[in-house]
Amino acid sequence: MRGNLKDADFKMALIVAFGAFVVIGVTPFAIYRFAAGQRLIGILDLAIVTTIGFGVLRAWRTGRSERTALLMAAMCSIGCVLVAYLGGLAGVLWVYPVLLANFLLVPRLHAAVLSALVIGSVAMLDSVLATLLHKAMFSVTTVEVSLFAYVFAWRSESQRTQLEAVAAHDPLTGASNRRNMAAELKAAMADSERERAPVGLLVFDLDHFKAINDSFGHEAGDRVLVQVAELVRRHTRKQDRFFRLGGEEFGLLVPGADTTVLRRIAETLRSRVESEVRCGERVVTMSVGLASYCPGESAGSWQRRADLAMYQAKREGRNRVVVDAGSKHAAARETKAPGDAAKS
Ligand SMILES: Nc1nc2c(ncn2[C@@H]2O[C@H](COP(=O)(O)OP(=O)(O)OP(=O)(O)O)[C@@H](O)[C@H]2O)c(=O)[nH]1
Repeated sequence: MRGNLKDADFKMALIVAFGAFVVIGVTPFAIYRFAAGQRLIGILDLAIVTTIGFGVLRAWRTGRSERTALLMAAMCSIGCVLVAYLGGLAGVLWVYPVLLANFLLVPRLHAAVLSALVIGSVAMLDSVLATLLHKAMFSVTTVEVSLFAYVFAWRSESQRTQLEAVAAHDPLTGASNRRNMAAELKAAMADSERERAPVGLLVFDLDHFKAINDSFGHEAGDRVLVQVAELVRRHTRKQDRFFRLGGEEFGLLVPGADTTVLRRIAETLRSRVESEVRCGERVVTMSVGLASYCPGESAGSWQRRADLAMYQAKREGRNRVVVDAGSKHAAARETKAPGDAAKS
């Protein structure tokens, strides 16, 4: 499954919020430490603020939120142990927000390891936690905070995943929805240009679907849509992306397929629908348009070419496959120069 954009947005928001809290929260203490002549802790505070500040800027610029979040969590974990070592009890208080931040910023396993190291290191500092009782209280309270943060991170992640799945899929057919398609097309275009591999798009629309609804009812129409979606899934590969574009119109993104392969896939799907999908005794058919991606064009232009080919299939009598004109020229070039034809 492709990396989740929404997940990256969520992580970026956490990084920025955490960075702002660290900069605003720690800077006054750094100034205080210098004013009080405690230069070592002052320098440490300043190093933490600077590293976190640069981390946020770097994540913002590069979009690499995962690695930055891990660096930030590691920096704060090491920093709070050193501050506890140098500053005594005052430093111990920073352990609690750092434990929470670890579980919000990085994967749970990494956070658990970092947090265990922080708790273990600080608990061993006799200069800070002098008695066994203090050590026990510190350990119990920090483990409680960590467990709570662990459960919270785990539950919110699974709910986010569920919400994203619901928002990205059509509930009737389980196909991805139009909203998801824009991002998938862009990613497929980038892959195609980077790997110099072809990628194709099929757009298909059931024929006379209104008549099916009118004759057999809306629920029977829904069952036809489900049958078509199941058939498409049975006859496509894992890396192909299936979308419901609305009503009785679907899209199929086929990475690695040149125009010839794409036409074969389209023809297979069209003929399978005709021979296998039924509403009562009525044969269901569909019209298919296909377009191979031309490097450099926009996602909108690519999809429009597939749409226009599909409308042409409707005009020419339905239950047929039409290859968009631009893709036909590309196919002719592929045939002339088989050495250049990408793998299918
Ligand atoms: N059962 C069902 N029908 C739907 C759904 N979404 C859209 N429709 C119906 O699909 C029908 C589409 O009709 P048209 O756009 O006229 O297309 P068509 O009858 O298939 O005609 P052509 O596309 O020209 O072959 C309309 O009657 C919509 O109400 C749905 O989720 N379930």
